[in-house]
This record gives sequence, structure tokens and C-alpha cells, in this order.
Amino acid sequence: MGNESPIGTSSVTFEYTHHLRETAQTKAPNRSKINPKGLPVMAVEANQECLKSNEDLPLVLVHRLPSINLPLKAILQAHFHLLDPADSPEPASSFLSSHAQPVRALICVGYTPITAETLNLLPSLELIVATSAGVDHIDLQECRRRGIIMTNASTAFAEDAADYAVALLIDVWRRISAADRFLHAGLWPVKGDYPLGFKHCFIFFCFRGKRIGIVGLGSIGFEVAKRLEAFGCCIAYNSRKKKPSVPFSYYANVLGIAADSDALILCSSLTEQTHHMINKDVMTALGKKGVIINVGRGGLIDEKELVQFLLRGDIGGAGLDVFENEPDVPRELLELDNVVLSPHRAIFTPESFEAVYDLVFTNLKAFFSNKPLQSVFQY
Ligand SMILES: O=CC(=O)O
Repeated sequence: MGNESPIGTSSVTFEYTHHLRETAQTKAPNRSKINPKGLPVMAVEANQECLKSNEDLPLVLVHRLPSINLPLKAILQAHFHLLDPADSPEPASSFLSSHAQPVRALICVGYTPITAETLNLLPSLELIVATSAGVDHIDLQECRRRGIIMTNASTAFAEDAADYAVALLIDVWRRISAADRFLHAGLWPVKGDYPLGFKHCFIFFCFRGKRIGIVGLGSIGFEVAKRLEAFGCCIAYNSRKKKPSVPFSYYANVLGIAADSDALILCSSLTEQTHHMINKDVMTALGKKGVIINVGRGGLIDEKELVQFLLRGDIGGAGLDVFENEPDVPRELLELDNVVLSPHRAIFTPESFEAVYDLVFTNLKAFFSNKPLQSVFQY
């Protein structure tokens, strides 16, 4: 999720809408104007009124950079007493010191960093609800030490991220973007058919029977597996633990899965343990025809090594939605036809964000009623 507003959907879920309509009708039965976000205007106003009397609602801190919006806020305000330092002229740290001592639950919006210093200002914090799939912007070590529970949005984003990962693989193996550039440049009539081979090597690969190694079989990885199984691929996975209910072959280490795969698809979270897990040795094991797809985080790969492997032809190609120093992309990659690049957009669909609304709302409700949480981050 980028630094711009990550939540820009056109509709909201039934529960929110239902609640808002009810509120709107009670407070102002004659008005039914709809605001641009699809919420009844009166409901939003009614929620603002609620604010005046919402001290009894469960307290939730909104943690966001002022540049990141939370349109969900109007809806949440009807159910929770939201504390949002970004709305106050006070510096965030003094706002937190004076108001946030009793906060037990926090919504972390987008990639707003949560540092140990911020956590120190929140002595009662028990739950972080992240609106992103990745949580590498949060001090995980400190959260673990404090026993803070964290939920992320990977279940909400899983299908869209998986579609994108498969699309990148199709593009790398079937050279769709490269062929598109060839046509856009007007080269078909000049150079003839788009070349099928390069240096004695066929560049288009079919999917049937190809060995796919999924690194990180969480909700996103699992959706990738389902899709590629339907393409006739053989699926294996690497994760911290073997998953007893999963029919795919398990590899305890990434070197082993790389050696036995035609493509590695990275779906893991970035943590201290997974940082640069795709290193020189792993790329060597993957081999000259091997392809890497990354919809996790740039830091999973030693990017400098990746560039060298691609330039030398020591791996077959890459499809990358994420990079180590976004928005900077290594310039060398821009020249390569066996590399498909995308500006961290795998999860950006209105449907995904609608699912995030649901998840955030459901988890906060569950937490304050001592019910089980969804999409709990394991760390
Ligand atoms: O990359 C997207 C996310 O972490 O939500």
C-alpha cells in the first residue's frame, strides 16, 4: 500500500451501510443525499454528531501520516471513539503523551511507521490492526517483546495479489510486455516476426508441467498455488513450518526449493529472518532458466545481486512489483526484455480495499467483544 490514500473504494459493506442508513434516518429522515464516497451525507454528519457523545465507545487510535487518508473513519466513528493525532495541531508525540495512555487498540494506516518510540507512548496497547499486508514498517521486535497482537490485511488482498503474481509470471514466460513494446515501436513490418529465441535459447515457455516454488504460503501464496495448479504446474512451497492440510511439497529451506523450481514466487513478509533470503546462492541454485516473481517486498531479494544475475544471463528473468528502495528501480532493469516491472500495484483494486474495510471493522469489533480475530500476523 503506497503513501497515497490506500482506501478509495466506491462502495461499503452491508453492515456499515445498514448502520449508517439507520443513523441517518433516525437523525434526519428527510435527507438522502449521497456523498462522493457513497455514504449517505446525513450519516456522516450524524456520525460527526456521535463524536460529541462517543466517549463511551471503545477507544481506538488512528495511526497515520497526515498525507494518508482514512475514508473508513466516518464509518468507524459510529462504533469507536477514534483518537487521531493527525487531526490535531499538536505534534504527534505530545498528543500521544497526553491522550493515548489508555489506548488498547490502534489502526495503522498504510505504511505509517510504528517505531519503538511510538510504542513507548502507548503503554496499554494490546492490538495493532494494520491496513496493509506487509508489516515491515512496524517495529516487530518491540511488538513481540510487548506481546502485542497484530492483524494485517493479507487475507483481504490475497486474491488480487495472487492474480498479479500470476500475471507477472505469464508476462515473463510469454513475453507479452516485450511483444507489446515491439508492436508499439512499429517494428513488426520492419523487423518481421517478434523473435522466439535468443542466444540458442527459446524465450517463450509454456506453463504445463513447470515447477513452481512458492516462498511464503500464507493467504497470498495459497491463492497463487491454486491458480497455478489450474495451469497444470507442479507446486511446492517453502515456509517456516510445514502445513499439514496442504497437498503441495514442502521445502524447509529456500535453497532446496530454488534448486527444484523453474520459477520462484515470493509472497513472504519482510522480517529480519527473510531479509535478503533470495541471495547469490539461491539464484545460483535457481539457475539460468529460472525466473523470480516478487509480490512480497523488495528487501526479500538482494537486489544488487539480482541485477547482476539478470545482466549476466545467470537467471532467466524476473517479474517485480516491489523493490528495495521504492520508488527507485535499478536502471539496468529498464533495458531488459526478460524483466517485467510494476510500481507496487499488485493489491490496488476497489474490491481489495472494500475487503480491508470489512477486516478492520470486524477485527476491532471482535477485539472489544473478546471474540477471535482474523488474519493474525504470526511472529
Ligand atoms: O504491498 C502492499 C501491502 O503490504 O499492503
